[in-house]
Amino acid sequence: MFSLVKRIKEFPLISGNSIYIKNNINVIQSIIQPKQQQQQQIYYATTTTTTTTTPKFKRGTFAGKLKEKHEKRKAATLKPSYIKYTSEDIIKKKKNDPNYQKKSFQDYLEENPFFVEDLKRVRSPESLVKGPLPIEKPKKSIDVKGEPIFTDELSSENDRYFEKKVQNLMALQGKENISEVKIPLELVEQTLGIQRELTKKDILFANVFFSKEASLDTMAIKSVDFPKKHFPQVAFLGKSNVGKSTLLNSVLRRDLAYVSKSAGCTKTINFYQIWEKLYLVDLPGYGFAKVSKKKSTVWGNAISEFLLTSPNLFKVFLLIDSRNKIHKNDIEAMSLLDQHKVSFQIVLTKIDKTTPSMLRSLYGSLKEEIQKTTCCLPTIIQTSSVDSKGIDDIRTTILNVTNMDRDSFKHQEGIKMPSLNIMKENKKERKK
Ligand SMILES: Nc1nc2c(ncn2[C@@H]2O[C@H](COP(=O)(O)OP(=O)(O)OP(=O)(O)O)[C@@H](O)[C@H]2O)c(=O)[nH]1
Ligand SMILES: [Mg+2]
Repeated sequence: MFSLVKRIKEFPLISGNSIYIKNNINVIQSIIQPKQQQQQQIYYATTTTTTTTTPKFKRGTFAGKLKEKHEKRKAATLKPSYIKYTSEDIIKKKKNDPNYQKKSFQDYLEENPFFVEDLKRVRSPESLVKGPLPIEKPKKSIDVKGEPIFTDELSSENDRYFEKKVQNLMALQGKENISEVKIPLELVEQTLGIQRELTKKDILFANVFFSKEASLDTMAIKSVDFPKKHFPQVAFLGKSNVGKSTLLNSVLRRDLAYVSKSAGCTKTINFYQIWEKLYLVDLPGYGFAKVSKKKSTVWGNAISEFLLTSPNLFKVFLLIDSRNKIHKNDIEAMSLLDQHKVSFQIVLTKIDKTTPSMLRSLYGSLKEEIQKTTCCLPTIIQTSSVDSKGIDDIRTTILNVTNMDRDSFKHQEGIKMPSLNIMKENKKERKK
């Protein structure tokens, strides 16, 4: 498992991509791409940044106005969220290619930069705030005639997934001919493995996993204090007071880490072990005078050493307060992580306290910064510890990236899946 990380670090690739794909060696080979292709894909990816939640409208608006606003917004975002190309274009392109049956949809996209170019144009700033179009369940059942278009028995899982979704869209859009179906951008992102849909099972598994035994294992001030156990690590980084410790507590569904209203609460590098399988690492915030004033970089030496050289660090979540602008320290952090080929992802916190306009401007500047990097996953996760928004995304991302997938725990005692109803009841109890 750890050799995989080494490989990721050795290659200047989009290491973030590996997190949503099962970490087998084929996939790793497929994401090791020539530099030029990589740039293309990154550009594509960063311009299609998706959000996981839709900001709420302000309270106190009249219901009618609210509806009107919602409709307007829907109209504004529906159009740009669709790719100009219909599935017919894809079919044509595939069929013109003598080897088309052997190619996956992903190969196809990678070989067709024009497609990527178009993707760049279709995403407007409004749609960035709105987030991806949900792929709803079809209202009527679909009767797809003839042979599947893209896939056969030997097709990759991604292609079969894509075909199934296109069929659902046929029903939703009322099209009988598969070639008239418009394909939402989000589906392409998912097919590329940039963003996977969370299944109920994934969420359940993550809930069970993070309900297991967890404790503060090590508090480190210097690198000699770092734990010797080689569990995979996922770290929470960001300015003081953005909500790193709070997010960690939300993920673990209990108050393990100290949280405070004033900045500079966490002063040591805290390693929390979960079920003796992985570490979540809560870091002191940067931008807080006592911690970082005298240091040459945004963070202290021990933090640098941990973030930039730890062989077991699988991913860093870089937290940004969604009410603030991106800070120069955040930019410096992004650049440092990128230089050292550390896979990281932006997480917006306190989404319950922000407004769509604040988000829009933050997304604008984040998009620019993400574009400059190669190791930042383009998908931005929006979270709120108050109403648990985005916590499932964080949990499943952690499990994916550290290879703690459901299949590996199938036969393990104590990981029986509770029914959905039990989970709901637990949630209610926690709220009380
Ligand atoms: N409304 C709201 N408040 C939050 C959220 N997350 C954190 N907070 C509050 O933000 C404050 C700071 O949270 P911490 O988790 O201590 O922040 P931190 O990033 O760990 O700070 P340092 O340890 O100083 O670096 C606390 O008062 C939290 O209650 C959130 O999602 N929504
Ligand atoms: Mg803290």
